[in-house]
Amino acid sequence: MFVPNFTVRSPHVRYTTDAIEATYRYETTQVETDGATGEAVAVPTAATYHFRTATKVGRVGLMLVGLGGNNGSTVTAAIAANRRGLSWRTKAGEQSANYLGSILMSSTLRVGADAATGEEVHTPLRSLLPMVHPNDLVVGGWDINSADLGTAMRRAAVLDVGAQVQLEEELSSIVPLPSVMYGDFIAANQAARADNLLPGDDKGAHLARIRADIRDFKTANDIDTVVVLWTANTERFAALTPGVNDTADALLAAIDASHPEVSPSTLFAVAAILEGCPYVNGSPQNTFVPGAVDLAVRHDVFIGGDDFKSGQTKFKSVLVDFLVQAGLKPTAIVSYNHLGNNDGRNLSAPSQFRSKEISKSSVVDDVVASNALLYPPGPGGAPPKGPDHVVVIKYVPAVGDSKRALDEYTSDIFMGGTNTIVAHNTCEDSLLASPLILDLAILAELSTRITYRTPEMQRHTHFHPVLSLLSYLLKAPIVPDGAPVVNALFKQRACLDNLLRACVGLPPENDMRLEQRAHPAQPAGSRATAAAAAAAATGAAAEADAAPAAAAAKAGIRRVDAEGVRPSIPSKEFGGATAINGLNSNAWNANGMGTARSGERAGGGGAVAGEAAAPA
Ligand SMILES: NC(=O)c1ccc[n+]([C@@H]2O[C@H](COP(=O)([O-])OP(=O)(O)OC[C@H]3O[C@@H](n4cnc5c(N)ncnc54)[C@H](O)[C@@H]3O)[C@@H](O)[C@H]2O)c1
Ligand SMILES: O=P([O-])([O-])O[C@@H]1[C@@H](O)[C@H](O)[C@@H](O)[C@H](O)[C@@H]1O
Repeated sequence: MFVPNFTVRSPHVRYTTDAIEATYRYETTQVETDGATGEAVAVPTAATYHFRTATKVGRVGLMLVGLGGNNGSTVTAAIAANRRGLSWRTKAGEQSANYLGSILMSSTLRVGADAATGEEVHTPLRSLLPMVHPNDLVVGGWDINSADLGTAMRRAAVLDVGAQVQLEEELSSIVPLPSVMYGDFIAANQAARADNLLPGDDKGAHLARIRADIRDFKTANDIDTVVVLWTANTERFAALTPGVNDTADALLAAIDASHPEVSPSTLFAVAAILEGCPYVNGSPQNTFVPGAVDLAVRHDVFIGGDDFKSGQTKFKSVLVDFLVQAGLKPTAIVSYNHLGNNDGRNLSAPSQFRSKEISKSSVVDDVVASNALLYPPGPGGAPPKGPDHVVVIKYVPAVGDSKRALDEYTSDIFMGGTNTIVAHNTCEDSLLASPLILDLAILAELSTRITYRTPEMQRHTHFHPVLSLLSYLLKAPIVPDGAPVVNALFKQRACLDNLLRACVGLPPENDMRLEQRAHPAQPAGSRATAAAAAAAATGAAAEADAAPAAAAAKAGIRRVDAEGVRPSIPSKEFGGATAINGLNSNAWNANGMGTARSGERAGGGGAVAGEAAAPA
């Protein structure tokens, strides 16, 4: 069953005029270990979080560093194409604009089981909380190359010509702002591209200009929130240098002194942080030197990165997790690809390749560390020896943006056996990365509207400025100091889903389905189950077993019709799903009406029906 959206009825969730407030009981397990005896004691723990999500989204701007690149021009073109509902002829037939590859626009999550039938109920991931629609993003940004976006789109050769010709005029009106290029941070082969640079080499003046660009963009477009996102070329790593980039003050002083180890990506990060804008790094370099993190914490501004996790590496983070979770032991991972776009050209230089090699290699570290049976610690507690892991990237101009990726995974299996899995994938790299840019920007903006408070805290506050919530979308996720890095893809996704669920007071998805394992088995969605669930939600659980209908009635809840649960009524809007005009035909409420939420309901408009739940 699919529902386009839903509301939560709980004494712990409140929908106010400008926020969703939820009191959430966070349950986890702490383990007390004794190094001397090796004893470990697991202790279930619980804590209360009061979440508050401001529901007014406002106008959101996305400023891309590298706007004229394959990713930058492609994502900008895709937003325009979707906004206009474009379609175009291809040799395979008619193609329409879409947001495939965006988890917010094209993936769902399980809300729960239908109260009447027990059927799984799914909803779009984006329906959990109010988010900006990508069609409404206002896009701008910078590039070291002056080409307008119509020219850049043609140069990228990523989108079908049928789409390009319809978009060219609109995109040609977008011209990247001048940017900065320092030393050897990107490959020397990029120099010919750099005809759009800020004058001089005063990094302090450049910082001031970029900050002014952000403010001007906000004002000119009447924008409430700007997200700045790096999709420019991969830089070499900056040398971590005490007194230069180890603290916020050192970094600011280094910029004023135009220190050569301050990279363009770090300069943009500082500009965004000082302007209060979330900053996301879509490339693998160490933009977030300690001084940049220190500055983000000081200003309570979100930073996220590193390196879009788009295809080959996303696949790797799934396959290695599957193998290790299956008790099989990967012993070798060979990850080869070649591509012919400008990214590939930049990565053909050793220093820039090294940045990418690091991000593409680190993605299995958490899975290896999770299984000491397969990968025992080294001598003296040294890290375990993981699988041999080779990353190869070759630049082959002829293939353009159509990256060819070949992977070989060799594993030890039962009784001395060996298993080898070979995978090949081909795709336009930018068509995998562009939807991630949208998800990163939308989640970064959403995060600015989420605050939480524990009973010990005086007031609500944001999550830690290092926004590890974005990890699912990134190869080498940055996390707050001391926090573990999680790379396993479905663990990252579960974290995101469950955190959004917590913001609306829903428990984490645990896939236990205990109600379906009871014995004697309860018929799926039996009235007793539904009434028990309804009554339990209102604290009348004890009566539900005795007289389901009476209990449900007493709890002030009436079925939508007195005869019991109305059979699912397929609706043309949702392809036969049991929803009518955004209402779930089996919806319960105090007024016998379907419960709907304003906003995206089919036909739009309308306030939240039914009474607001008791305050959190
Ligand atoms: N699937 C993917 O495409 C993918 C996945 C993960 C990461 N990435 C990373 O995303 C980045 C962009 O990829 P792409 O394919 O769009 O590359 P691209 O070379 O087509 O685009 C990069 C753009 O950045 C510009 N640029 C370089 N330095 C700049 C600076 N200092 N300021 C402003 N603009 C600057 C270049 O002129 C170019 O237009 C690369 O770092 C790449 O490694 C891409
Ligand atoms: O698909 P993925 O591995 O996530 O990411 C891609 C790499 O495979 C490719 O080698 C590189 O050129 C791209 O910039 C991108 O990083």
